[in-house]
Amino acid sequence: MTDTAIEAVALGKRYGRRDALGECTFRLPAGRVCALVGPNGAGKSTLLGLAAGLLRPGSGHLTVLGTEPAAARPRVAYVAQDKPLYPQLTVAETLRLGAELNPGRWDAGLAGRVVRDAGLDTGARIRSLSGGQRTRVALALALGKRAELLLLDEPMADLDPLARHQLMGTLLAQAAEHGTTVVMSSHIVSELAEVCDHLLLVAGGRVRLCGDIEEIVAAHTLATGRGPLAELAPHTVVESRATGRGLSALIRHSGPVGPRWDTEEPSLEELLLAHLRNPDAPALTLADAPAGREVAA
Ligand SMILES: Nc1ncnc2c1ncn2[C@@H]1O[C@H](COP(=O)(O)OP(=O)(O)OP(=O)(O)O)[C@@H](O)[C@H]1O
Repeated sequence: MTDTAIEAVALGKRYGRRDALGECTFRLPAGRVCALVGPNGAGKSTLLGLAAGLLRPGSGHLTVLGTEPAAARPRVAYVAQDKPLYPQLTVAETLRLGAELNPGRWDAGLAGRVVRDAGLDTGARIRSLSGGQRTRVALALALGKRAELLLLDEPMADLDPLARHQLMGTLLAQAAEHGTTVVMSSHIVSELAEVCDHLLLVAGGRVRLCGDIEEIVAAHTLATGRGPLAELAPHTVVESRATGRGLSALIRHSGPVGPRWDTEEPSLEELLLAHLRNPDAPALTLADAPAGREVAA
C-alpha cells in the first residue's frame, strides 16, 4: 500500500482552447481528509474527474494510489457534483447494483444504514427522491464500496444541516477506522475547517496552497497596526486592507514581525478568504513529512 493517495506533476487539462487546469503539482498523503477549495470555475471538478479516471490529462502526469487513475478505479469511489444515479431504479435496486459492481468489497450493512438513517423508503424510485435524498443514496454507494480513496464533489451542498452533520460523522468515522483518504470539495469553508486536516486550494486552474492545514495556518500571521506597510516588506504579504485600527495584513512571515504590529494566527476561513481575494499571491506547497517543510513557493 502506497503512502501517497494522489500525486500530480505539472498536470494540465484543456476543454477546447480553454485551460481548466495547468501546471498543477502536488502530493496528497494517504489517510488524510483533504478540503478541495477554490472559486467557481477554479478546476476542482476537473481535478476530481481526472483523479477518478473519468477524464484524461492534457499534459503532465497523475497517479492515484500508486498507479494510473483508470487502474485505481476499483479502489476509488467518486461522487460527482450532480450525483448521477439511474432514475428508474429503486433505492434497494441501486444498492444491489452497488453490491454487484463491487464484488468482494461491498459493505451492505453500512450502505443500508446510510439510507435507513434518514427513513428513506428503499422501494422508492430514485426519480421520486429529493436532491438531498439522492445525495444520501450516492454517498451510501460510495461508502458501501469501501474504497481506499473517496472523491466527493460538493457532497454536502443539498443536505439539511442535521443530515450534513450525521453523514459527515459517518464519513469521518469510516475514514478513521479504515484509513480511507477523502478529498472533498466544498464552498462551505467553516464546515471544512472542522473535518479536514489537509488543504488543496486551487484558483484559476493553479494550485495556490497545498499541505497540512495546521502547518499552512501556522505559516501565516494576521498583522494589525498603523503601518507603514513597508515594514512588512521582509514577509510575503498575501493581502493588506485598511481598517478602523489602521492596516490589517495577512502575511506569510519570514522571521519576527516588527513591534508596531499586533499579530495573531488567522483562522482557516480568514486565510482562505484572503487567498481567494488575492489569487496572485505566491503559492505555498508544504511537504507533508516529517515536520512540514516548504518545498515550493
Ligand atoms: N465539459 C466541459 N466543457 C468545457 N469547459 C468545461 C467543461 N467542464 C468544465 N469546463 C470549464 O473548466 C473550468 C473549470 O471547471 P470546473 O467544473 O472544474 O470548476 P469547479 O472549480 O469545479 O467550479 P464550481 O465550483 O463552479 O463547481 C471552467 O472554466 C469551466 O467552464
